[in-house]
Amino acid sequence: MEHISYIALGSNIGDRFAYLLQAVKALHDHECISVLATSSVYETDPIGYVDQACFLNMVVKVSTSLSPLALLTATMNIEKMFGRKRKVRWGPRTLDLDILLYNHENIETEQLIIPHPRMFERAFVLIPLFEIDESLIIPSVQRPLRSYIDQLSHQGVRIWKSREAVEEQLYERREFNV
Ligand SMILES: Nc1ncnc2c1ncn2[C@@H]1O[C@H](COP(=O)(O)OP(=O)(O)OP(=O)(O)O)[C@@H](O)[C@H]1O
Ligand SMILES: Nc1nc2c(c(=O)[nH]1)N=C(CO)CN2
Repeated sequence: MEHISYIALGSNIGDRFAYLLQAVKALHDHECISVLATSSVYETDPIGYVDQACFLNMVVKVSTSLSPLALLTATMNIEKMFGRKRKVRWGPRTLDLDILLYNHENIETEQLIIPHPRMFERAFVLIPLFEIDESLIIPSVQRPLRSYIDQLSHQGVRIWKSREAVEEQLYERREFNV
């Protein structure tokens, strides 16, 4: 059975865009995951731990036959593949993948919380998510995503590469075939 999930990606070390593209490719290459849509790539001021470089952030929509926990394992393996090491909480990273939503499910286990608990205060997540699906309803509260977007300061979140340019680059590299 296929499930719909949204995954947020971020990078603020090294060739940030290359890390994002490679992560999207790695997701799509997984035999149980298909990337259905990508957002634009945004350059964003760091939140939480502010003494670090700007991030590139984006969101992808995927279809998957994996369970939520198996999807978490897949995203953590992709982070590891790109050499992610955690040093500072909310600190710099080559690649970060967060599972935002999984169908309309609410999940709360030790390893996995869905919807992602910090997504609602993060413009760098909600703006690209909204770009992919303007009519999304947040399952836990049955509230439209639009109402969060309207309340949010869009400051510190700038389009860095348009959605079309991102898709073009993925096609060009023959890494993507939606
Ligand atoms: N929805 C989720 N997506 C990804 N990881 C999650 C989720 N819910 C809980 N986790 C747990 O969070 C841990 C990852 O934390 P991580 O170090 O990436 O946090 P962070 O990226 O620094 O901060 P944040 O979670 O605020 O983005 C994983 O080990 C995972 O078990
Ligand atoms: N702008 C921005 N700030 C962050 C980010 C991120 O992806 N983008 N990720 C963090 C830890 O998950 C902490 N702060």
